[in-house]
Amino acid sequence: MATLTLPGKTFEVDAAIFDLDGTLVDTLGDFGEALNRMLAELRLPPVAHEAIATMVGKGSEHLLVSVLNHVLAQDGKAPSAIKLEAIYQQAWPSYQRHYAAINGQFAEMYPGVQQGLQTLAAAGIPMACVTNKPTAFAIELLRSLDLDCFAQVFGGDAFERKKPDPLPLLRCCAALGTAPACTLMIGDSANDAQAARAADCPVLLVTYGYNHGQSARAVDADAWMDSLAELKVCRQS
Ligand SMILES: O=C(O)COP(=O)(O)O
Ligand SMILES: [Mg+2]
Repeated sequence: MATLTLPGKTFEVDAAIFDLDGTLVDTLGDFGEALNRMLAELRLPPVAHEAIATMVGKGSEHLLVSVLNHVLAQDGKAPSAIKLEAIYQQAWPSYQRHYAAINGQFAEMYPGVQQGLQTLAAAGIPMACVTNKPTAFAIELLRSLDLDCFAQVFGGDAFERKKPDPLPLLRCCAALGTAPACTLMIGDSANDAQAARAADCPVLLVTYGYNHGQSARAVDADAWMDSLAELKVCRQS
C-alpha cells in the first residue's frame, strides 16, 4: 500500500491503471494520418484533427463510424444506414492497414508522463494500461515509446465490453491481484471515470486529454491534475 498525493487530495493505492490515448500519449496525429490516408483511398474528403479529438476514446469502431458520418453528412443530414455500412466494410481494413503502418510516428508522450511513471515505479506501485485502442496497437505504441513499466496491457478488443463498462477495469484488477477500491484509475475522459465509478476504483483525470471536446473538470471524478508530474508518493508500506 502506498499513499499518493496531489495538492488537496490523497489516495491509498496498491496499484494504478492508466488510460493510453489522451492520458499518456497525444495520438491525435496518428489518428489523423491513418484516417486521412484511409479517406483518400476511399475518395472521401479529409477530416480535421479538431473534429477527430471529439470522437476518440470509445474504440476504433466508434471512431470510424463517427468519422464516416462526419464526412458523408451532406447539408447536415446523416448518410443512410445502408450506405454507411457499405463504406464501413471498405473503410475498416483500410484504416487498420494505415494505422499499423504509422502507429507512433505522429504521436508524442505528454509532458510530465515520464516523471509521473517514474515516481510510481520508484515506489514499487504496480502499473497497468487499460485502453480502448486495440491491444496490438497499444503494445506496439508503448514499445515504440520505450514505456515498459506496465505489468498488464489490455486493449479495447481484450474483453467482451470496453470502457465505460467496468469489465476491463475489473478484469485488470483481477490480473493485478488488487482490490478495485485500492486500484487508482488515471484517465482523460468520461469513459475512464464512468468505468472507474462502476468498478468502485478511485479515479483521477488529467485535464489535457480529449474527453470528447469537453472539459475533464466537468466529469464526475475524485481529482484532476494538469500533469502526471504532480503525483507524489508520501508513504510506502
Ligand atoms: O478509443 C481509442 O482508441 C482510445 O482510447 P483510450 O482513450 O481508452 O486509450
Ligand atoms: Mg483516453
